[in-house]
Amino acid sequence: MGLLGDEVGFARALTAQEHESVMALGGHRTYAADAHLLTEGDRTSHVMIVLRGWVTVSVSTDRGGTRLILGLRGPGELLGEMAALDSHPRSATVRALGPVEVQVISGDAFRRFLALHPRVSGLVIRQLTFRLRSSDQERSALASLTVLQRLAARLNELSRANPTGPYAPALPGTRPTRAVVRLAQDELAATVGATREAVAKALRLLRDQEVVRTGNRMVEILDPALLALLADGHQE
Ligand SMILES: Nc1ncnc2c1ncn2[C@@H]1O[C@@H]2COP(=O)(O)O[C@H]2[C@H]1O
Repeated sequence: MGLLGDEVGFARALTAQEHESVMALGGHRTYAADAHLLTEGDRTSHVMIVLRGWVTVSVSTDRGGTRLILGLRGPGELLGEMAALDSHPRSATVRALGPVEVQVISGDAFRRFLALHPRVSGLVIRQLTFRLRSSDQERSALASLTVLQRLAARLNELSRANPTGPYAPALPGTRPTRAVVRLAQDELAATVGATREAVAKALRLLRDQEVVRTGNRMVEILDPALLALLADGHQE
């Protein structure tokens, strides 16, 4: 169940020369926390490469404003390639989790660049197939897993990467820092496609078993081994 970005961030897969050429195509833009970088349904076609910070990618699932988080993307990752390639409205809303800096490239310039650099087109295709593969896995997992298993799998995944929290590696000779996932309960619910109430109940069970400790907008993993067991091996 992949919520985190692509196997290798787009920019990291570029050669030094490709990187230099692509970065010369556009300009920097910065966004404050909570700002929308892209909005679902908009008819724009530029792409962005994340230089700093993390964003959520979400879609609305009904008119009442319920949102489903499809992914968390971070440094080096490409955003907005779908509308740039197929000229359809934006498929999702991209929102800054904290301060974010991106390189913005017009859709035209990006398409011209891909036509001149077939290897980079291959990277974009690979990124899209990777995402389709994860989304197929996600669909089959959602059909068979309980909310508790889905939540355990998600916490496991997020605590390993911990993109939103300061998870400082332990200094030699000190106790290792425990992993902390810094998301609110409704955000966690949106990442597993469940209601906030169902996630609160699952968190209560995990707390009772001392697998996690919860606080304001944070879940601390106390027992990663048991969490992995509860996730029932449904990791990527
Ligand atoms: N499932 C997903 N996982 C991660 N990123 C996505 C996902 N779906 C859409 N996006 C990104 O969100 C962007 C929204 O605008 P685009 O449709 O142009 O391009 C989209 C992708 O870059």
